[in-house]
Amino acid sequence: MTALDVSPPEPAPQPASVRPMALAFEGVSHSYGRGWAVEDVTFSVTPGSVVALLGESGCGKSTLLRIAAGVERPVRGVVSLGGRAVSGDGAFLPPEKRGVGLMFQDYALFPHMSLLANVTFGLRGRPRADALSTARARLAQVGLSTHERKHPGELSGGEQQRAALARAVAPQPGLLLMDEPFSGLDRRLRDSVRDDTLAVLRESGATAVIVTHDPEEAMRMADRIVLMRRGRVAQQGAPEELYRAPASLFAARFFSEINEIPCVVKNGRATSALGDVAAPGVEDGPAILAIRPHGLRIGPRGQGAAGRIVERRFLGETEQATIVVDGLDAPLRARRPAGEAPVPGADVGVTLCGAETLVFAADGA
Ligand SMILES: Nc1ncnc2c1ncn2[C@@H]1O[C@H](COP(=O)(O)OP(=O)(O)OP(=O)(O)O)[C@@H](O)[C@H]1O
Repeated sequence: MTALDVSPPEPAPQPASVRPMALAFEGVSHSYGRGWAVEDVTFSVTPGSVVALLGESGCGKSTLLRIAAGVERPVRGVVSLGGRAVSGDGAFLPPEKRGVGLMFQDYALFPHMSLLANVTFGLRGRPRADALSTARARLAQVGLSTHERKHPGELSGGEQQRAALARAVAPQPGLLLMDEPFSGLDRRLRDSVRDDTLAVLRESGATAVIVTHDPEEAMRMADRIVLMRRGRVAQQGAPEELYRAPASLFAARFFSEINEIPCVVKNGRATSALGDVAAPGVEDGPAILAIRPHGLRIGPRGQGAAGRIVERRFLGETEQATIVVDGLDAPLRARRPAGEAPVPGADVGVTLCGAETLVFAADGA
């Protein structure tokens, strides 16, 4: 080997170093003319964290994102970035001055430009050589170096999404706002692109807000979830907190399929056709027992409530059994590992697993 053969390798692209920005909404309400699209919304996002705005269609998620970006001015309340009011309180900072990156569901790549030109576009104002090397480093980070000359139309959906991500992080925004960024991808691709996106976000250090209607996506990506309902915050907290301790029947239903059966609460215990469970903090009187499908145990007849399997569905790793239980109007759905659910027609006994059972007052609270 000669000295010429040991030339140093090309320097690896350095991750963008950003100053992550805090975002805060305080009593924010907005209307497009008829009723409130968002009402009295308060939450904050700590620098460097990933927050999911989660909720069903029309609950106001995109409106909040547009307000954070500055493309919509809230009717009431204050939005702060990095501790400084940027909307409300007599302040308004225009979108281009907020230092915020945007990524929307249609990727918004310029179709007539190459990938390199797309990513360089957000770096206008920087010296050309610096802009090019930064853009190339970001394309390398999302695995698209060899595609830099291609136009968006020559890329797959997943590649376009990654190009949009490279473009959004290239200017090193302190806050990245993403509106349903994975909704155009099929399920299998979505999982891998989501993981890649999270890795890029963590590496860049930017604070991120991701709008989604998919609870699994929110749990998979976010440090905290803000669950919205009809323009208001229904609950906020760590993913596990929302899943394990939903504050309402609405939140419980949002995170998993549940069986709802009537029960009666007395002195902190709920009694139902399937047995008793603890119901701390729930007022005495009629209430609702919410049981996740894997919280139902199926045993031999004689153990627990008497039931009969009426259907069994193969779901891959699990099976779903539908059970008619004596004394209950609606059939129950139980999940078991594949191969463990009894066959249709089998007489069984059904009991509860307390950890997967929640008790709510009759009004769902
Ligand atoms: N430009 C607009 N003009 C009038 N009404 C609007 C406008 N944008 C949104 N809305 C209304 O405001 C409410 C909140 O809409 P928003 O888009 O914020 O909800 P979303 O939760 O993001 O819904 P999706 O998941 O379907 O995108 C809805 O009732 C919607 O119809």
